[in-house]
Amino acid sequence: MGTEARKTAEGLTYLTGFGNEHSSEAVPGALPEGRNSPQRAPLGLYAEQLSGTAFTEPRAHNRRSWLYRIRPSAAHPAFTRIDNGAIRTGPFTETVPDPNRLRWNPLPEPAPGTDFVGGLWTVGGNGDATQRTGMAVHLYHANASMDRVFSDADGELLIVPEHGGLLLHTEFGQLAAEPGHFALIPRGVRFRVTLLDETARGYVCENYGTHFRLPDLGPIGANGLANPRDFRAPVAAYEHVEGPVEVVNKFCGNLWRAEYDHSPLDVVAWHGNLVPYVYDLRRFNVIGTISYDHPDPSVFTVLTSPSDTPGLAGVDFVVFAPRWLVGEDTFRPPYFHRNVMSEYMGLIEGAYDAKSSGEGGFVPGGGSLHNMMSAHGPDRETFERASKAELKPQRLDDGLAFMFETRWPITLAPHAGEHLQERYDDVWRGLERHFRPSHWRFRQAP
Ligand SMILES: O=C(O)Cc1cc(O)ccc1O
Ligand SMILES: [Fe+2]
Repeated sequence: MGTEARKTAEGLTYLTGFGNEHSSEAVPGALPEGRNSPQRAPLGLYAEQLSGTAFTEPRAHNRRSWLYRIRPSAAHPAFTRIDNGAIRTGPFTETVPDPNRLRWNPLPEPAPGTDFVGGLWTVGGNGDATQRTGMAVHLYHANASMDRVFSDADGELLIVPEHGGLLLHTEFGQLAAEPGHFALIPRGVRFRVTLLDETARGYVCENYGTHFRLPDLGPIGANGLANPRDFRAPVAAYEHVEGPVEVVNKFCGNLWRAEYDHSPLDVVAWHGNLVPYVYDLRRFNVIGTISYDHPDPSVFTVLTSPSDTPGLAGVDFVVFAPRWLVGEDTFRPPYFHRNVMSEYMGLIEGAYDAKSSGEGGFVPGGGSLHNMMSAHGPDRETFERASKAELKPQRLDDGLAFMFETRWPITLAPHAGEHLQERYDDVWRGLERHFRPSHWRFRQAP
């Protein structure tokens, strides 16, 4: 599968930079000069603005693009409801929020003919898509390319492939996302997914809140973490398809379809700062201790979606990328902790340094949820090994894990009890008591 598509993916060119004012035309002269909406747009195209923020939001956060297309997006018939499959949306009210530590095995093989949208399986989420706050965690497992087009009015989609490459045909042009990359599709942008391998599996954070942005760097300085120049946006590329095209629209939690008489991926030129993009997580500049103690994982933030409280993210996207561990007199893996934030973790490849990765462990394609205040940290084996290890400089390069960390608890979708590991709590069983003070009788609380 996908030989032609893989050639295309390998030959793609990109525009670089995060949040830039990009412009691109697939046909010379398609972009109007000096204005956005001339009386007649060049080449008989229709001019259309796509807003990602309210018109009046501060300039530093304002996102919009102008699209010059064969037909305006308005030219479509009515949408009608279709089955939501295994997709759920906030508010999540079908289960009660669960304080237990939870861990899942990877999704099983999908039924033949399952495309990216059909393969979406919601784990859970929070907030309310109609209020534009909160997020959802989805998995996908697909074995067919889409011959329909999808858009999500409820949130931007941060797609993290774990197995199999994706070629994303978007209104703005084409992007390739392989395992180790992530792709971001802005709210409402239409796209179609071609598989580059037999099957494709991965994770999605659907962000109902404010756009993901680069975190402030504070004392780190002007450079570091995810560097803006490593974000890649597509160049304009359009398809000119006349004939029935199914377009699926996720709107306030439900899927709706309409049969267009043309492809909506018909943008010949565009300019603006609201764009889809891809980023290679291996480019992440990892900051960590060069003296002692394990830093909080906020230093591994790739992107953040701020909430209305400064410093308190609706959702952060955090990566645990290859790095050196050199901390002196330090317990080097993640410490035991209870976090006011809720943590969903996934594994893209290899192993994670706090957990065993064998069968029934934390494995690629699996996931874990440690909701707010749930006690977690290294499993017993990791604790025993790391608290006795000889502390010489150690390269951690056999894994790529990530976390969606959110200020609100994640409530599960009704089907998310499937594929759960039953005895996850046992990873912390048998952590022995080592505290044996000789005078304990005199110090004990009454
Ligand atoms: O729970 C986890 O593994 C994620 C995590 C990693 C880390 O290095 C510190 C805190 C934390 O929550
Ligand atoms: Fe944690």
